[in-house]
Amino acid sequence: SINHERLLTEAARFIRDCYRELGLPQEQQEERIREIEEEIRRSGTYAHTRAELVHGAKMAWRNSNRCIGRLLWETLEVFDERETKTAEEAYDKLTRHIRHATNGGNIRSTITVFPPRKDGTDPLRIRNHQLIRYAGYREGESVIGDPASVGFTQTCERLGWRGEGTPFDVLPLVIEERGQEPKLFPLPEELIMEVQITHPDLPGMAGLGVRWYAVPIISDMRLEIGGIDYPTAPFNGWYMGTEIGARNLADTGRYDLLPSVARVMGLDTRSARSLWIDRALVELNVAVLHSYRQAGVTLVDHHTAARQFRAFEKKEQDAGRAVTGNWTWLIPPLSPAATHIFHRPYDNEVLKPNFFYQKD
Ligand code: HEM
Ligand SMILES: N/C(=N/c1cccc(CO[C@@H]2CCNC2)c1)c1cccs1
Repeated sequence: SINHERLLTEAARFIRDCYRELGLPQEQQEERIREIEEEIRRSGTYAHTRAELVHGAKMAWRNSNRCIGRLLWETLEVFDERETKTAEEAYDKLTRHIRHATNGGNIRSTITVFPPRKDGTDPLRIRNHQLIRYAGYREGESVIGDPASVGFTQTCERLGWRGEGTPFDVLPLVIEERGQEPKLFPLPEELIMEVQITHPDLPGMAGLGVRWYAVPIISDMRLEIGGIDYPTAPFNGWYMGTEIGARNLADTGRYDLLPSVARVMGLDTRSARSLWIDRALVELNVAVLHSYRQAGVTLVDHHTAARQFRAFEKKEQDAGRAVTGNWTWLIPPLSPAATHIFHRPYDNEVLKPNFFYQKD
């Protein structure tokens, strides 16, 4: 069928790229493509070998145009959990992922790959945006916690979850088995490493009682390799400080902390010309970098991350691959023009394997 033809085309392109990069001989590549052709003819799909899955996941990271952290794409650790059947089994793999990735603060970039889509349906889905995230409770005009989580928090409450109502309640996992009701799995506290945000020179910062979690683990994107869709493949790296200090804690539509930081700094917030917003932003980001280092949790500042990305650009050039990127995402939200990224264009061609948003 036409779909089988399309799948074979995607598969053949992936096998050619993957086997060449792994230095495998031409005949082995051709024999593998014939094997896959046979499997698609017989069953309508095909299964990746362990080696194809591992390298395909690394290629997907390398092809993520919006990611500034791609220099380390080959260090990704891949857990092959494609045999997982139930939501309970998936929960166990997810707690193991969190423990392995956290590693006491010395964060390891990790991805866990669950079963692929089959006959157009997903055997398992994680409904969380990230495995670890804070709840958001709407109280009339205002929100307690993370406004970005208000919708998902309501979903969890409809499923029977009750949070403590603090601004930093860690949400439960919501795992859905094909065709069944989604199930709630609270995360044990001892599993979740967090960092208290303090400032080296502003004692008032600690008084804000602000914290953030150590490990960002994206759990709602689809991993596509050689025409096969993995709708559940949670992956983590470590944070770049600005994600926390210039967005999650600073956006007026998130924790909106800049007025509070300005107060702690004794700034005049009555006129924009005083640049109090900019001064508060810098000190909040100084606090984030200071706190994660003091807690021994891996974190990269946006200047170092930009330099590592520059090294990635060179490395790709040397490998004979044109670097692709999305400029609007690659520039950091704080001091963008102070990085080389701001001053050059990037080709936003979408290569595969890659990670994609999914409609639901
Ligand atoms: C190791 C440290 C890493 C750092 C510091 C890093 C940094 C970043 C940053 C700052 C963003 C933009 C996020 C935003 O603005 O909301 C991003 C996007 C992204 N990163 Fe990385 N990253 C790292 C590792 C990884 C890994 C291991 C993967 C996958 C295997 C990955 C895949 C992606 C993808 C797919 C996006 C785009 C997400 C979207 O479109 O919403 N990154 N990264
Ligand atoms: N540092 C990170 N940052 C992010 C990477 C991808 C996505 C996100 C969150 O994206 C949300 C959707 C658009 N902005 C917020 C954050 C990583 C998470 C997982 C691996 S590295």
